[in-house]
This record gives sequence, structure tokens and C-alpha cells, in this order.
Amino acid sequence: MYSDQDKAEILVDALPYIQEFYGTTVVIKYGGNAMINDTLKENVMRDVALMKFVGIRPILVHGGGPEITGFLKKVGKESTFVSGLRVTDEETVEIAEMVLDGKLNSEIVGLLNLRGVRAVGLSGKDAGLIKAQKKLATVYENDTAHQVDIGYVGEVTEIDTGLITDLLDQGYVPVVAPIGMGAHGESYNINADYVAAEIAGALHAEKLLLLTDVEGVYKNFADKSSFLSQLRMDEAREYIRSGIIEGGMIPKVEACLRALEAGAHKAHIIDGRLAHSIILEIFTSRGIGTMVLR
Ligand SMILES: NC(=[NH2+])NCCC[C@H](N)C(=O)O
Repeated sequence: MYSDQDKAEILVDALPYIQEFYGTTVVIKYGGNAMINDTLKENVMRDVALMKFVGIRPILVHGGGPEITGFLKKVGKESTFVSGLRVTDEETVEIAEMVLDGKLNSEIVGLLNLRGVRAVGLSGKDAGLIKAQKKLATVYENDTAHQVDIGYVGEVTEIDTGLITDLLDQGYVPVVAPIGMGAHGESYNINADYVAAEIAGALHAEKLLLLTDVEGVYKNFADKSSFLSQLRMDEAREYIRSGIIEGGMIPKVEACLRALEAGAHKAHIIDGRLAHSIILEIFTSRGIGTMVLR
């Protein structure tokens, strides 16, 4: 166990970062295991409370994939996926919105408020926060790519940061469900990583933190010593092009690149399965994940 002296030193070691990030905005994509496991969930809520009370302005964007799938099953709807994207008819997007906004969002808001954080739940429909349009899935057949309509799966076309900025200025913590609104008022289910990236970019946030179910980026996944603690944008693009970054890591790194291109300062891929990974990444010099920078 730590002595009181050790604890004092740990706090003082964090001081440079507390000073550096005081008053800055940090967008956190909350999903995966950190959202499913109750202990991890509790940890994340405390990490967010800690950030808030040392003067950071956190914003949470949450996912909901497994819960949506579970609820669809309950009502007898099986999900089919095309290139990793859920085929989303009108009934499916209605259920996705119910689960994301009605259940998960209000659950997170409740947990944060229990911790003394004045969290406010939002969906992309609130005050025009997330404007969206249909996203087509790309399918490859005999080496030729074509686009397939999979329904109400969306991509962000515009972020209106007005409401979020007002809430942050008033000391609230916005919690955003990744639902976007189309030109005719229709709802779109959007990948939460991309929503978080767009919001971080639009706000010129200090950081985007992606809580994932991996440690970060490896140059060679089989070799644990090839972990990339830092990655520049040009390197990241090159690694995607050359296949070093592959599979499920591509959209994560692309979300980081998008956030930086749009105006965020840094983007971090961190392991949400690890207790207090947010605090370790932000308040230590080495961090624990992969930091993507300009
Ligand atoms: N994966 C890394 N290399 N992280 C370094 C983090 C440094 C510092 N705590 C920051 O948040 O900016």
C-alpha cells in the first residue's frame, strides 16, 4: 500500500498537468467494456468527476452497440451487418434512439450526478447539435467497391457547438447520445467515435480521448514491445496506407485524425478495460495509451 507521503507525491507529480489542462476542454468517447462492466463504469464516473473538479471541461459521448443489439433481440429483431455497419430500418433506428437516449444516456447522467457532477444529457437533436446525412456502406465484390443503402446509419455533416459551449461555461458536463438529425427531421444512428471526433474538432478541444477495448496502437500486434506510445498524423496515415494499422484499429485512428484535422490539439486511444486509464493518460508524462499529434 501507499504511505501518505507517497500519496502526496503522486498528487504533486500531477501538478504540471493539472496546471496545463486547467480550463481546457476534453471530449471522451465512452464505450466498450468500460460501459458494460459495473466496476469500470464506476471508475470512469470518478475519473470524470476528478477531471471536472480540477478544472477540466469534460464532455462525454457514449456508444451503445451491444445494448441496442440486446434490445432488438428482445423485441424479436435480429441485426444484420454490412461491412460492420448495422442495417437500420425505421423501426431499428427508433429502438436505437430509445436505448441510446432514453436508457443509456440518462443512466450515465444519473451516475455522474450521484458523484456531484452536474451532468446534462443531450442527443444530437438538441439545439441542432448534430446534423447528419445517410451514410452508405462500402461493399467489395470481386475487387470492385460499391455503395449500399443500409438505412438510417448516418454521418455528421455539421456540429453546432452553441449549446455545449453554454453548458460548459455554466459548469455543466454534457453527455451526448450519438443520434444525428437529418434535413427532414429524421434520426440517424452514428458511430460514437466519429461523433466524439467531430465535436472535439469543432470545439478545438485540448483532447479527444477514445476509450477502447485495446491498449492502443502496435506497429506489430504480435510483438508487445512495438507499442506506439506516440504517433504523428503523417505516420498514422502512412501506417494505414501500408497496412501496419489494420482492422478495427483503422476507424479508431481515422477518428483521431479527423479530430486533429478539424481542430483538436491531441487525440488519445486508451484502454477502457484498465481501471483509471483516463487519469493515467492525462496526469502522467508517459501516459498509457497511444497519443496522436500533429
Ligand atoms: N501515450 C502517451 N504518450 N501519453 C502521454 C500523455 C502526456 C500528457 N499527460 C498529456 O495528456 O498530454
